[in-house]
This record gives sequence, structure tokens and C-alpha cells, in this order.
Amino acid sequence: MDNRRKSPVVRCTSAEKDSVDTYGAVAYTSDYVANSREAREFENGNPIGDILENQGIRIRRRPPTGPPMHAVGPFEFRLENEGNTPRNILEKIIWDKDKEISQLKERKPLSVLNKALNHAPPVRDFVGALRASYQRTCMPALIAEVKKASPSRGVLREDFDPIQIAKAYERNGATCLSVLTDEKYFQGSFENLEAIRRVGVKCPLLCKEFIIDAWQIYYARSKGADAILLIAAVLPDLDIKYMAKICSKLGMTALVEVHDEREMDRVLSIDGIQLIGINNRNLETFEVDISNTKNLLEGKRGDTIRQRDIMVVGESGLFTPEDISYVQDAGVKAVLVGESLIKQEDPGRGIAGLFGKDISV
Ligand SMILES: O=P(O)(O)OC[C@@H](O)[C@@H](O)c1c[nH]c2ccccc12
Repeated sequence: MDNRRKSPVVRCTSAEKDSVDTYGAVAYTSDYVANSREAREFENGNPIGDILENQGIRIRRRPPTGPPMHAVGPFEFRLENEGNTPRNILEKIIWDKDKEISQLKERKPLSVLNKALNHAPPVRDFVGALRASYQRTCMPALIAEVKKASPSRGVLREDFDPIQIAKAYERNGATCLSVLTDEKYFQGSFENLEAIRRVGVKCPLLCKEFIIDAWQIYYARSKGADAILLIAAVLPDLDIKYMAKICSKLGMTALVEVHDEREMDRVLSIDGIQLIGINNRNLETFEVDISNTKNLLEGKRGDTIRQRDIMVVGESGLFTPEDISYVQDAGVKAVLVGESLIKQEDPGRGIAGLFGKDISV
């Protein structure tokens, strides 16, 4: 029996799966796929929608074809309904991303991308850098975000020079950088990521992208990324496992982002996850509450994280030295900060303001 055809959600054509195998990225017949609950559920004929629902994932995938066309006289139109209209901004982003990737993939199939990997700049140890920084300073390591705009806040900075901002972050003590690459909603780009890497910034780079297809991980690597983001609100367990495995084969770090208890429990049930981000912003409603970080690290969850030596990143809504101490006391060893730095006249100098001291020394 060929288990390679059984992954229900991971978006690769069978040809791509074969080339993934050929390039040694993932042994697709590995036990976790063959024996995983999702694979079995899929085998038992449970539709993907059921698998997502069982894991509490509310973000649906874009319907493969539009709704049926209705003809009235010479006009044709589609009826909008619950099934073909995104329910919230995150779902809209994911559906648009799906279309975007199908087009990009046609231009650069995985076989082409794999060749480009040979010319990609060498990968750097993202999570290792965060750990070393925390050990050295006993302060949360900073992942500073290069972000021009966001759907919740609009344009954060008009005179946006990604290279100058990245250099300033590095000079002022950031350990790693996060670079938004989504164009439509965040006004980011892969050119920014590539350029920051090309000008010699040494901080390891997180490609901040909505990843729903394994192809995107190879694309990010080919552009110089050292880490990628996997959002648990969007990806079922099997995708997270599969994509995390691809990351480690490529030497990259996966930052797995959770927002609530259920997502945290799902991610903790996956072996080998080293870096978990707790997002204080709900990506469906945009509500920000930094006590989310504390809540998710209390009790047994916190114990498990400490026992397994998982590094936790506090993400979003951090503005003051008090916010930094608050999430540090809750147990985070790194923070991901965008808005409060990017909006400063001098984003680099903003770092000392955020931490209450100069962290570049
Ligand atoms: O600008 P803030 O509030 O400091 O947040 C940064 C970062 O956490 C946020 O940009 C983010 C967290 N997870 C994401 C997922 C996609 C896009 C963006 C994000």
C-alpha cells in the first residue's frame, strides 16, 4: 500500500511529493504519516472539513471552484453564500494566498526551486541564536519585525526603508529579524527579505508569511530565510508535523504560533517542536491582550514546556519595559515586536525604549 498518496491536507501535487522525496526533504512514507489519526481518518472517508473541525480549526480552505453560475437572460452571476465567502480577515488572507501560490508555483515548480536552493545563502541557526542571547543577557531575546502595514493598523510607517530599518535593529541589539513578505495585506515582499540578507545583516531571518503549502518553505529558503512561521489556527496537526520536518531537513527553524489553549495543546502533542510563539493578537478579530501569554503558560502547559526545554516567544502588542517584564515573568524567553518599534521616528533607538535600557552591549 502506498501511503504517500494519503496526506489529506498538505498541498503538493503527487509529482511534487515525489520530488520532495527525491531531494530527501521528507520521507513521506514515515510512520507519523502512515499511522497518524488524520491519515487514518482520511482513509476512513472523513472529509477534510471534518478533520479541521475535530481539531477546532475554524479557518476553512478556499473552495476549489467557485459556486455555480446562474444565468438570467444574457447575464451570468454567482450567488454569494456562507460556503464561498470568507468569514473573517484571516480566512480571506488564506484564500487569497491559496490563489497566489497556485500562480507562483506554475512559474517556479518545486523541481526548479530545488535547484535554486543550491545558490541560496547558507542557513543560520535561528532558535540557537535566540537561546544564546537569552543565556547571555537573561532578558528575552528580541525578534524585531520589519513590517510596513497590517490589516488591523493600516500603514505603520510611510517612509519605509526595509534595509535601513533592518540594519538599525541589528545595531541596536535585535537577535533575529522577522520580515513580512505578504504583499496584499502587509505591503511586504520577498525582495525585502532577499535584500536584507544580501546587504549582510547577520541576524537570522524569519520569513513572516502565511504558509499553507510546503512549496512556500522551499521558496522562503531560496530567498535566504532561516525560519518560517506555522500558524496553528490555520494548519492541521499533520501539516504542522510535515512542514516542521521539512524545516529541519533544510536546517531551518519553525516558529509554531498558537493563540489559545486548544492550539497550545495540539502543538504540545507534536514531537520535536522547539519554538512556540504565543500571539497576543487574535488574527480573526484583531483583539490584543498580553495576558494571553501568561494564561497559556500557566499550570501543566508551562511545566511541559519547561521539561521539554521549548523556547516560547511572546508575540504582538508589546510596547513598554513593563510589558517585556510581564511576559518574561510569564515564562517567555524571546519577544516578537513590530508596531511599537516601527512607528518610532528612529526604530533602532526604539529598542532601548522598549527594554528600558540599551541592549546592544
Ligand atoms: O506589531 P506587533 O503588535 O508588535 O506584532 C508583531 C507580530 O507579532 C505580528 O505582526 C504577527 C504575529 N503573528 C503574525 C502572523 C501573521 C502576520 C503578522 C503576525
